[in-house]
Amino acid sequence: MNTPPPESSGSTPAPAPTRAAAPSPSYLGLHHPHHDDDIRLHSPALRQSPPLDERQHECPQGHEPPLALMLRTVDFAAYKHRCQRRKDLDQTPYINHTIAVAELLSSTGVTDIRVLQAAVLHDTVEDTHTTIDEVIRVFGPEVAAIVEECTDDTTLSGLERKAEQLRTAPLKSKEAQQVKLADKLHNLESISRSPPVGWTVRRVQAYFVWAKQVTDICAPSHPPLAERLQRLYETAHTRVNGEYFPCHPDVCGPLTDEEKKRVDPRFALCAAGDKPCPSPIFF
Ligand SMILES: Nc1nc2c(ncn2[C@@H]2O[C@H](COP(=O)(O)OP(=O)(O)O)[C@@H](OP(=O)(O)OP(=O)(O)O)[C@H]2O)c(=O)[nH]1
Repeated sequence: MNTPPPESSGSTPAPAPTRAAAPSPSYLGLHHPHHDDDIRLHSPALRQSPPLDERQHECPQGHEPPLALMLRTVDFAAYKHRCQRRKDLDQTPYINHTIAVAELLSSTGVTDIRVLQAAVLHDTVEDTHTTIDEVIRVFGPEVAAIVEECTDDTTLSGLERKAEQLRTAPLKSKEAQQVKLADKLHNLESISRSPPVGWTVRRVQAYFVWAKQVTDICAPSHPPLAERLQRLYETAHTRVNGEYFPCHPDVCGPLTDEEKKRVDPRFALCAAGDKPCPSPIFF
């Protein structure tokens, strides 16, 4: 027979055990399927399973069709990044970046769904309130491990983080290096199209030089993206007030007139002396 707990002895009945209130999504105060309390209701696979606190980090990946899993991953990341925008002139929704990173990988032959999921999730821990434990619970330890490898220590300064990325790049798994390559490629292509507002040519070039050092280390993990990056380093230019600058000052070759027309169709439509758009203009 069970002995009653000491609190319940005596005439006063012990208070009924209460479940600790789950932390509310404090950054918004809204309910969403990806709030821990609701997630079981959202996913058919999870609905069958015991509550989160009883599952102890179990996740349903093995039983979930890949397409459903991928959509659940995108939905999760879109919710987490929903208030964030990129730094470009258009203030593109942040989620566009993480979806594009996954697409760069899948369109160049990566079929490992854990890598594609990690690509979609790669900035959730670094840039939102998401924790690695949450990623483990919702998507499993393998995806979470890749996400963790792609997460910078945000207590460090920008410069320290850049040094840390260089130091740790060779130590990362092949899967994390693949995500890194696609992440950098998308950032660099974005910069060459439309750099973050306020970036000077010097800052664009500093980013390219540093990114190349990181991607050179990760290149063997996925040669198709490494080759695309190399082409970008050799050709990407940025134009400010009608003047062209190589994004990578050391490896970039001269820009031909044909390339000028290709990279900026507006330029081809201009007559001599026309200003294609108010300065500064980048592409
Ligand atoms: N190119 C580009 N980058 C944008 C944009 N919006 C946000 N970013 C993010 O800004 C960072 C690059 O700017 P930095 O100057 O190097 O970084 P910092 O502001 O955080 O110090 C990248 O993240 P990071 O974590 O610092 O570097 P990474 O590891 O993702 O490359 C990139 O993901 C955008 O519109 N274009």
